[in-house]
Amino acid sequence: MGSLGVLRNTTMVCVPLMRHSVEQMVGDMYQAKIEGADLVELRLDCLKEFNPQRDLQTLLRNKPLPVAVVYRPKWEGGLYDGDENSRLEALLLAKDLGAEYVDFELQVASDIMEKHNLNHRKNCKIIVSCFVDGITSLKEDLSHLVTRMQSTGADLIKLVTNATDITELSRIFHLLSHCQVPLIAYSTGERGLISQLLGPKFGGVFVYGSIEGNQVPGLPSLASLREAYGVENIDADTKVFGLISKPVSHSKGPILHNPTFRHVGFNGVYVPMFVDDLKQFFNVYESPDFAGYSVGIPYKEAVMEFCDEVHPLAQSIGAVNTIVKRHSDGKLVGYNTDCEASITAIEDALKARGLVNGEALLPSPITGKQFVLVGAGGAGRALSFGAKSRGASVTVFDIDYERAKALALAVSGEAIPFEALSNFQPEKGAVLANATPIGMHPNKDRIPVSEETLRDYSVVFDAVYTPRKTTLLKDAEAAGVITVSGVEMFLRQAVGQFNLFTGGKAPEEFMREIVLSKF
Ligand SMILES: O=C1C[C@@](O)(C(=O)O)C[C@@H](O)[C@@H]1O
Repeated sequence: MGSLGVLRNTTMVCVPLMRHSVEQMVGDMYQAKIEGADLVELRLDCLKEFNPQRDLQTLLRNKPLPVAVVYRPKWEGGLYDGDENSRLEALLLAKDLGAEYVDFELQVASDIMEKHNLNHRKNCKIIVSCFVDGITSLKEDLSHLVTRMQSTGADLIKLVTNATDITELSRIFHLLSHCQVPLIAYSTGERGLISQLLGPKFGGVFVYGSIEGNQVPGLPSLASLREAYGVENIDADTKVFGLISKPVSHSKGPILHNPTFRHVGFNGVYVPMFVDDLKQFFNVYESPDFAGYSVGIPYKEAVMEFCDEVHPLAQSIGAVNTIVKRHSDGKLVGYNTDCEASITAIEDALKARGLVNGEALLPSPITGKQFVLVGAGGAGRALSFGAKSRGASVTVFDIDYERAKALALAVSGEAIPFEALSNFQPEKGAVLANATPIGMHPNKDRIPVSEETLRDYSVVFDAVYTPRKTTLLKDAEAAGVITVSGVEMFLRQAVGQFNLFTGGKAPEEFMREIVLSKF
């Protein structure tokens, strides 16, 4: 792997090393360099049997990259619980031995800076850090806290929080854009991930990533920072797009949309957004920087009420999977790209097998067929409206029978109680479409219907795309049935989204290549 290249922003990519032995840490430093990191963070508190004189010499003499030395005490969330003076002495020693950055916690920073005259040192920069356990419960104003950290004489300030909601991150973005001193600020956990990924946009000094084979929980890999997110290309003008979903980490959207943006020279970044509360989310992220969204589980229907306008197709389906913030007036406009994506994926698979629906030259290979849909949520609604538009008759199953009935009514189909699904006998040549998360990673082994009935269908489609070949598709294939993977729908809906996000024409072949090679 090569270097991350010349950063368009000033953000540096840092790898925290939390190994137990000095040898492993040295090895990881080299690995980090190979993978393109700009610096590493040495977490001394993770070392077992740490001998400051001996080990710091070894670490700092062998460093292939600049280092930030951290010796985190238990009282600040680290592992060290020994004598405080020994801890601080080790940090001072690291400074004398040539560490480029040394990290002192806010609680001790002023004293130590004054006592050791650290304001006047040469090569080593002082990071003053603070962990905030819950931004919202913080008694002090965040900017006041930053001012306090700044007044210690720090060269860099590091503020880490554990966001419990994505909306809290907007305060971090605000701080990053307004702070007078170089600031590292991010939130941990799945809900905090975008504070890392968007750091370069708002002026964050470091973005943290982990090296291959030594994944630090909650941190993106260096490879994904570079290949998926392209952090080196993000700047203040970068438009932010994201997948609003819960859960969200399963999505392959980032590895498809980001390289495609770069391929056509569009200055955008696409990130996973773990959203708990749609209303709060849209209230907080109203700036034009947040330019558009994909919408995933479980929000495709609920999100409609937050759109200022909804495209007629999405309106009739009752589900939105794409939102664009219109340039001219900032209004949120909702669309549905799932519908055509899923139906054309099924149609094309049938056409490719020569199944053109008899001699009658009907408009679609599914015209007149029974379309058995499992799952009446957002994706299911899109599928059934698509099926209806092609003249198929829709049979709906959902664990929520009322929901199934409502959808059946909307597409002039029939709803059948879920319990009947395992013994359900479809019409000859019927289409089976799974639009539930059954079979999705990590519950990969489950299928929504009984295996014995699979051979009765002419084609089986699964909207789940992680894994690419679900158990349902494997079983259907084994039963000799044509299968259509959710990956095909995923690709097609993303093509539609790309067009809406950028106002341009998606490079479909390029996107297909990514899907074939990376999914
Ligand atoms: O259903 C899906 C999948 C998706 O939610 C994802 O997981 O990336 C993205 C949505 O746009 C799409 O409609």
